[in-house]
Amino acid sequence: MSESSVSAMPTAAAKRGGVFYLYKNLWEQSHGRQGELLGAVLLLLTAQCVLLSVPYFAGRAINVLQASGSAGIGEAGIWLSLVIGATALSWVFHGPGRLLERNVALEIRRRISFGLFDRLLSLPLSWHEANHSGVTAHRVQQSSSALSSFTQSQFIYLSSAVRLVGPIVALWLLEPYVGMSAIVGFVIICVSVVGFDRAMIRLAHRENDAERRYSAALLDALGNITSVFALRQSRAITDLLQRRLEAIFAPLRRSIVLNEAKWCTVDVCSKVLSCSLVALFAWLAVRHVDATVGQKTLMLGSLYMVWEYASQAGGVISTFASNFQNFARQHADFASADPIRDANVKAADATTPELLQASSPDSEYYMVRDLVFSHPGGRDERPTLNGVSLSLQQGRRYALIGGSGSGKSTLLRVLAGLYEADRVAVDRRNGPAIVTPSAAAQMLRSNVTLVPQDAEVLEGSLAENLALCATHAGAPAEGQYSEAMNTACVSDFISADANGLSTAVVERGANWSGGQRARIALARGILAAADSNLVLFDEPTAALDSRTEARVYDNIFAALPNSCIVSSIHRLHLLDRFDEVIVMHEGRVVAQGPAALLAATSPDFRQLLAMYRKEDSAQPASQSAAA
Ligand SMILES: Nc1ncnc2c1ncn2[C@@H]1O[C@H](COP(=O)(O)OP(=O)(O)OP(=O)(O)O)[C@@H](O)[C@H]1O
Repeated sequence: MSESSVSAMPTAAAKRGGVFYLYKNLWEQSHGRQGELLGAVLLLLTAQCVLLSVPYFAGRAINVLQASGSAGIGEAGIWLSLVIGATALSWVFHGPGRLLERNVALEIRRRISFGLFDRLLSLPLSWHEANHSGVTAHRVQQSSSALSSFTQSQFIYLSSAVRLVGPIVALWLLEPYVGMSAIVGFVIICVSVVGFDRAMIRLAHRENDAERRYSAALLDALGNITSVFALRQSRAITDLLQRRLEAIFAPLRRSIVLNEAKWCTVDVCSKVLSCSLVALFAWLAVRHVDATVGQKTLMLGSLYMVWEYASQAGGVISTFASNFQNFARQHADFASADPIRDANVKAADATTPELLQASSPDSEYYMVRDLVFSHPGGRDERPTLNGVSLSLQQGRRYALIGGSGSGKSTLLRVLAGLYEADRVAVDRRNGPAIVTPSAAAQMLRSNVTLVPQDAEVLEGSLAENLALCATHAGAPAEGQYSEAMNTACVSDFISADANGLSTAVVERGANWSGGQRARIALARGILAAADSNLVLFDEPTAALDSRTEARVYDNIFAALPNSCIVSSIHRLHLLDRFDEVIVMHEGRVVAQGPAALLAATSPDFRQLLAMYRKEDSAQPASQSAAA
C-alpha cells in the first residue's frame, strides 16, 4: 500500500464534535454498566463538593484566632478538626467512586477491543488486503486504550469542573466584584487554551498516522527477518524506519513548540489572575470603613480564604489546560479506529436468509455462470475474472490449472465467498438460482471451505494450531486430530498422539520445514472441511515432494468421499487422480472436462501439458524425490 494512501485515511474523525463524540461513545459502550458510571460520577462530584469546604473551615479558624487570641483556641480547634473531617469524608466518596469508574473503564476497553475485532472479522478480505495489518492492529489498540483512559479520567474532569465553579461561587459570596473578575479572567484564558489545543489535535492526528506507518514498517521488517538477513536489507530497512520516524517527529516538533507557548500563556495569565483577585479583594476590604471602630478592617482569615480560592482558581486553569491536552489526545487516539468503524461494507441482500436455507449441505451441484470480479485497486483495467462459467458436482474432484496470474487463487477465493463478485449467478439442484453477488458470497461462505495457499500457523502447540478452526457446525473434536494428521501426512514426522500434539510451533512456524508447515496447515484445513460440500485447495502441496504430494491427495480424496473438491495444482503428474480439469487463461475458464478429453480438444490444455513436461524433464531427478 502506498504511503500517501495510508496517511489519507483517518481524517473523517477530526470532523466529529470532540467532547460530544467521546461522551456519546462512552455512554454507548457502557451499556449495562451505565448505573455504575452514573454512581461513580455522583460519588466523585460529592467528594469534590465536600473538599470545597476546607478553605472555609481553615479561614474560620484563622479569623477566630485573630479576633479572640488564645481564648479562641478551642473554637479554632473545632474548625480545624472540621478541615480533617471534610478531607476524610471526601475519601469516603472519592475511593468507591474511583473503583467504580476504573472497573467501568476496564469493561469499556474489553468491549471496544472485541467490538473492533468483530468488526474486522466482518470486513471483506479485500479490505484487509488494502490495509496493512500492523496499521490496523495499532488502530485497535490505540482506540480501545483511549476511551478506557478517558473513562478513568472522569474524576479529573469532574474535580476540575467543581474546582472551576466552586471557587467562583465562593469568591462571589466573599466579594461579588472578585467573583466577576475571576469569570472574565477564566474565559479569556480558556479561549486561548482551546485555540492552542485545536491546533494540537490536528497535529496529533498527523502524528498518529505517521506512527502507524512506522509500526507497519517495523512489523514488516521483523516479520520478514529471514529476507532482511539473507538479502542484506538491514541498511535499506533502517533508512525506511528513519524516514518514517522523522515523519512522526515533524508534527511532534511543532506540537512541542505549541505546547510550550500554551503553558507559558497559561502560567503567566493564571498567576496574574490569582494575584489580581487577591489584590482586588484586599483593596475593596480596606476601602470599607468599619463604622463602629472607625478604622479599616482586613480579616486575615477572609484574606486567606480569598487567597486559597484564588489559588484554586489559578490552579484550575493549569489543570484545565493539561486536561484539555489529554482530552485532545484521547479524542485523536479514539478516532484512530474510525476507518475500521466507517469501512463501507455492502449490506447483505434482504433475501439472503431464504437463500441460505435453500442451500442446505445436500445441494448436489453448483453451476457458476458469468462470474466477473475485479480486485479493488487492481492494476489491470480488465476484470481479474472475466465471464467465468463452470459446473461442479458433489463427490467429484477437479484440478484447477493455468499459467501464473491466470486467476486460479482469485477464483478459489470468490468460490469460497471471501471475495464478493461484481456479477455472478449460481445454480443449484436443490434451490433457486442465486443472482445477487452478496447473497452468492454468503451462501458460498456458509457451505464452502478454502484451504489457503499460505501455510499460516500461529505460535503455540500443535494441538492449539489444529484447534484454531471450525467446521460450519462448530469446533472439531480433539479425537479427529490424529485422523487429520494422518491424512495430511503430518504423522510422517510427528506422532499423532498427546505427546506429538503438545509439540511447540514458534512464530510463523519457523521451527518446521516449509513442507512440514504446509502439512500442519493442511491438517487444520481438513478438520475445518469435514462438513463442507465444496472443499477448495489452493496449491496445498506445492512445498512437498511429488511422492508425498500424491499420497496426500489420495488421503484427502479418501477422507472426503462425498465432497466436491477443487484443487489448484502446478504439477500435472497429479491429473490422473482427478475426475476433471478446469483450465484457466487470463481470467477465463477456457476448458473443463476429463484430462483425456481435453488432451484431444483443448489447445490451452495441451500447451500447459507440454510446458509442464518440458519443465519436469529439465529438473534433476533428485529434486522431484526430495522430502
Ligand atoms: N489482492 C490483489 N489486488 C490486486 N490484484 C491482485 C490481487 N491478488 C491478485 N491480483 C492480480 O490478479 C491476477 C490473478 O492473480 P491470482 O493470484 O488469482 O493468479 P494465480 O493463477 O493464482 O497465480 P499463481 O499460479 O502465480 O498463484 C494477477 O494479475 C494478480 O496480479
